[in-house]
Amino acid sequence: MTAGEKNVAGEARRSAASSAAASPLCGEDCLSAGSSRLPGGTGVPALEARGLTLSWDGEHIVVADVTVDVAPGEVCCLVGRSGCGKTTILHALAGLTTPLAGRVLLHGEDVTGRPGRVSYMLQKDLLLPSRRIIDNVCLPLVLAGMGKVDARAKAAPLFERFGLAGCEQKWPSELSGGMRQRAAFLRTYLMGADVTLLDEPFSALDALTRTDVRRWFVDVAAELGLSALVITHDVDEAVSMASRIYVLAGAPAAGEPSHVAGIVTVERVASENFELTDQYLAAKREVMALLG
Ligand SMILES: Nc1ncnc2c1ncn2[C@@H]1O[C@H](COP(=O)(O)OP(=O)(O)OP(=O)(O)O)[C@@H](O)[C@H]1O
Repeated sequence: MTAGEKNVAGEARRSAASSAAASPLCGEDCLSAGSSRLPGGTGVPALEARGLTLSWDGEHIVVADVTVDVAPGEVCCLVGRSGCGKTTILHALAGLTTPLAGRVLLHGEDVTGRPGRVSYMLQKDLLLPSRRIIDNVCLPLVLAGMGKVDARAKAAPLFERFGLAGCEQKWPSELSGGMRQRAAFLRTYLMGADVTLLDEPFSALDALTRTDVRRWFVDVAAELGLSALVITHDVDEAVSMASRIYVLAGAPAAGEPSHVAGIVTVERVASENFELTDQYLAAKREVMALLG
């Protein structure tokens, strides 16, 4: 391998790891995994954080006794002000850090401190500028050892559902912000993990694109039966995407660890403009009151 190739490989690994914390990459049945993602009747949450207490230095507590669960096929949000500890929680849920107290469970299995069990998508799409969209999207499959031809054959049928038909051979710079985020989400989906964590996934997009992409995400998540936790400080992002919103409150920098101040259930009604409905505004008011 030449130095240049090593750089590209390294860049590729870093990019994939950031957008989807090393998850068990899908095998031959990856694209049929949708069936196992459909809402189940077992009553066991897809993702469960029980009584998480987290600290970066073992001394200062960032969040205390946080309990969150996401049912199979459900999209939930964790919303809180900047600095209240959302990313700290996300790292623990992804198994990248170990809590001072509490456990993280996936379908009832204790995965506390074990990375690689959930997919992970960040606000920045982190698409590699030097690779065509099809190859960016296929990255997790290729890094898992699948041949390029097989990986492309596996990813290609999903382009249409992800709103990317005709974009396979384009470069990331040729795509709009919304399309780039959809490509990043398709790449995350191809990691094949059961549960996806999304960190402010669409906040960086302009207002109109953001609304469209959020609506699209809600539809596609329901269709694929995705279990997802969206972490955000944007109340509109939370209300427009989630069926339940965990509201995190506190000021860890001032020595006041954050906690779950309340859980808001969003009554999702079929409407062209859900963002203008009474149900949407009622949920938004409730979240804002809990944020204080
Ligand atoms: N790597 C780190 N080492 C030490 N302290 C950290 C680290 N990352 C975050 N913190 C501290 O933990 C607290 C919570 O930070 P965190 O990034 O989890 O908040 P957040 O809610 O995600 O904020 P934002 O919405 O601005 O991203 C802050 O006081 C922050 O300074």
